[in-house]
Amino acid sequence: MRYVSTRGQAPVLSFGEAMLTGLARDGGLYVPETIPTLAPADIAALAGLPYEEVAFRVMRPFTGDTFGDDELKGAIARAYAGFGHAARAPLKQLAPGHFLLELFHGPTLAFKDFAMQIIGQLFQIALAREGRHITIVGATSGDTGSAAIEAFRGLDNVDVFILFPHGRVSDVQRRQMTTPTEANVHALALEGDFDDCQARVKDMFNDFAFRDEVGLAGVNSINWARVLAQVVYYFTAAVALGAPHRRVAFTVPTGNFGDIFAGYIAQQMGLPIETLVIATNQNDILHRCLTTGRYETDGVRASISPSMDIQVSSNFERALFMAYGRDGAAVAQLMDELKTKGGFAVSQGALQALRETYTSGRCSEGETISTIAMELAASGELLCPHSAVGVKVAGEHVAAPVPMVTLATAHPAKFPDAVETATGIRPALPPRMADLFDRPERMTRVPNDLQALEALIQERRRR
Ligand SMILES: Cc1ncc(COP(=O)(O)O)c(C=O)c1O
Ligand SMILES: N[C@@H](CCOP(=O)(O)O)C(=O)O
Repeated sequence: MRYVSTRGQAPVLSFGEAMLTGLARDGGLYVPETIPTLAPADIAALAGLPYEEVAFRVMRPFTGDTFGDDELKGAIARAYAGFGHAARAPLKQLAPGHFLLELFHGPTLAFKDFAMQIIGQLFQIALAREGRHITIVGATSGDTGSAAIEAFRGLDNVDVFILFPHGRVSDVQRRQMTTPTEANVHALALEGDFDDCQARVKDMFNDFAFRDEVGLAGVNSINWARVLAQVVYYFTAAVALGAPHRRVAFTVPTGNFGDIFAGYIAQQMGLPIETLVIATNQNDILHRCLTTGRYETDGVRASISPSMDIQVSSNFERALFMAYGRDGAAVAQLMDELKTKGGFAVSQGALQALRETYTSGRCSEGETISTIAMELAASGELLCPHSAVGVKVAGEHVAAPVPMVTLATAHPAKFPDAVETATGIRPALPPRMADLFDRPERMTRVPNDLQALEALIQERRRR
């Protein structure tokens, strides 16, 4: 199994190399050269298996010879042992034909734990083998950062620097990042929005001298291993609802496009996914793009679903690569236009290809609040604002007899203000986090300036 860059100019890598490399050296994102498939009988055989066994069978074809079977199985077992639900990703029925996939039972209460916990394990195996020290720099709108810190805190051979937009994450999200006491954890509050954080991380990857000096690694969904681990729950959910004998649709609250792209990979592997619905908040660039064919940035607007406050949606590049028939030069040109002109037009052929896989919808701030309130009354489910965006948009796309699964991406207690506004209920954090607001915070305010950030990382990292 080999991995190629979406911009066509970077070295072809193995799974292990792609995982530790993060962003390709031509600025692109790594994708598998070919997507392995599972036969219908193999998919049917997943029914009733523990989540960990499904994870092994789905991920194994992608990992090549980087890890032995026992190594991979051990990493998967350790990754999910700390989850607060035996099913790991339980499926609940909201209404006839509409199901909720709860992805918030991991240690930091968001879907990011599904991938971050496993790549934490895989990084440790690979780094111990190679005797290497790395510097992880990640960008977060709230959830990736806390999940990454949880997965890598306290490790001797890893320093973790997380850039988050100052004042634009929830108090719970911020405290999850600023209260860990381990010396290898650095929470950096940047003057700017998430797009600025992500752009600076990519700038660091494109500064080869810095990248090589600090041993830069990425755990955002630019890292293929992140996407791969997220493919698994599409299989567990669809099989529970009757796949491969029955088609299933998914609605995904979408920002950086990693989660929904994992659904596309599941579909290409043979899972009968009818459609993948992109659900956006008021930062609706992806919905506008699917509707008009133009990808046009117009500034991030802070919302009550802050983790989705994104305009430069990193993994959309992977979707474009597929829609353009794996034409790296075409993708490189679009990404150049995005950088220099703030937008680009998708060709008719590529737009048609995107529309064959994805549909889309948008949820306003008011609709997010009313959906949280209505869903509590209708099914008793207390949604976080991101999951509410998904449920609202899914409601417009449920088409019997195909069941719709909406991904519930975070626990409502991470966003208590929005949930309380909608329902009058202030959801409590689980007991293990009950003292989160009593713990001292440790963070550094940083400017949106590449040189200043690089200097700080060079100074703080442990060699
Ligand atoms: C709670 C939550 N929901 C949805 C999303 C969007 O997911 P993605 O960026 O993979 O599209 C994020 C951030 O990634 C998130 O943290
Ligand atoms: N919503 C994310 C944004 C980063 O996404 P990633 O999947 O690329 O790590 C967050 O919570 O940080």
